[in-house]
Amino acid sequence: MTQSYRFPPGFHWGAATSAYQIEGSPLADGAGPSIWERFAHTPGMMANGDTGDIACDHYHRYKDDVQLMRALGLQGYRFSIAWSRVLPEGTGRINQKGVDFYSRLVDELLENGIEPNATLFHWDLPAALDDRGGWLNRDIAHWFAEYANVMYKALDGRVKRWSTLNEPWVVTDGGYLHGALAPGHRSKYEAPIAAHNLMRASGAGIQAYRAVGKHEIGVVFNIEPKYPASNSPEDIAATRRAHAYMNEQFADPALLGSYPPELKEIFGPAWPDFPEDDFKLTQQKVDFVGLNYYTRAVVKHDPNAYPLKAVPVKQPNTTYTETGWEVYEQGFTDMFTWFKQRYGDIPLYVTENGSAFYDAPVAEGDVVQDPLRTSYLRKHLKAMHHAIEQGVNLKGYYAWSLLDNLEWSLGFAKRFGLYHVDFATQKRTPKATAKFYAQVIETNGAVL
Ligand SMILES: OC[C@@H]1[C@@H](O)[C@H](O)[C@@H](O)c2nc(CNc3ccccc3)cn21
Repeated sequence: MTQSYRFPPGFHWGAATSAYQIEGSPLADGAGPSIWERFAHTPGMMANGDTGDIACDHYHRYKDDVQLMRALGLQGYRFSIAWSRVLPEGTGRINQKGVDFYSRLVDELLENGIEPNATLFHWDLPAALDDRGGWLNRDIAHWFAEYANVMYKALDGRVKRWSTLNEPWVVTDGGYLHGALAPGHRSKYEAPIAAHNLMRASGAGIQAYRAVGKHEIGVVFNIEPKYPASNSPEDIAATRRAHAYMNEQFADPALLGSYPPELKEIFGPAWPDFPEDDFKLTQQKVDFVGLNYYTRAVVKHDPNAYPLKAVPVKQPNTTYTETGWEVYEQGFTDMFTWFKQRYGDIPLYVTENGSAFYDAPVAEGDVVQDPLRTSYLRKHLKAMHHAIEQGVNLKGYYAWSLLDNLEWSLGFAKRFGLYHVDFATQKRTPKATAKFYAQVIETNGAVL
């Protein structure tokens, strides 16, 4: 009997983006600068000198982009809100024109039968708050709750699914430890403090929602399953450290109210003794958790690797994407199994999954042929279906990304979109993967 890949009735199919990567006009209509506005305009920080000044011009083209979503039959759209568009100084004065943009976007989605899924923070911290210490200042938990309340008041009721943070691991590893992302710090003393305050802020945002919210709120983590390069005790220990550092460092304080012991082992004296009371804030009941999956890592011990003493090992005879990530769909299934075993049967959404491959330009009206991206999507949707068959409480899937966009410091060259964007003309062109995904949605997976 052939395997059926039909998903449960009501499984939710969507696509995702983030504000700084697609909107453009970062300072329009009274918006304040974010740390990404500053970082992108710092020479040497961005590939090809690319910035989010225009990006996909979604700030002006959002109605047309909602029609692109409708053309795919999307049931949901995950977007993020630019904090400094609505609170130019991060706290205090509200920029109503900024709030109004998101209100218009939400209404446009609802009028087209698409469920809005709003992320409050997708890396673009207001620069004014970074000037006050940003994620290193414990007061940011209150600043974030203030911002969250402004948006709950403006959009709740129309927005039925909220996320506090997108991928706090990337913010701390990229922004505070290695410096490849905004705000570009390089300190193993700052990274744990920023990580902890991110989870305190997420907890404060969830607490604020419980006071006024009518629907659902959760938090989004990137998970990259780790596999030892050998059975040597050193490699197994290195894998354990790498797993705790990326996959447990943020979910544990949110869902267990503690940190894995490996973090003290990794950071040594740079790991603070956080007040026990803090975990009463970081640990809040969530309605769902969003998991972003792209790839796995095979890990070996390396005494010179800072600070993990662990490095990834490139795998032979397999496919890697343009961002250097191995195509490994078994890791998708493994991730769900691990998460349920460690944290219990929490409702889950895949809030990001996708791949960057080179896309050849096409003639007017054609479809961009992107077989590698379609293969990646097909393999991962099948792997996701296996997880559901194994009893994982998976409610929906958001493809990354609706549009080719600004891949942070990697610029516009790394293309994840279901739609190709010609950034010189802003023309959107569907890729073959978009057509395939539309069939998946129409058949609820039966076409896989
Ligand atoms: O890189 C693709 C996307 C990115 O465009 C999204 O804004 C972000 O949410 C996102 N997270 C990951 C997975 N995590 C990750 C791991 C290492 C470096 C950067 C991101 C991939 N992506």
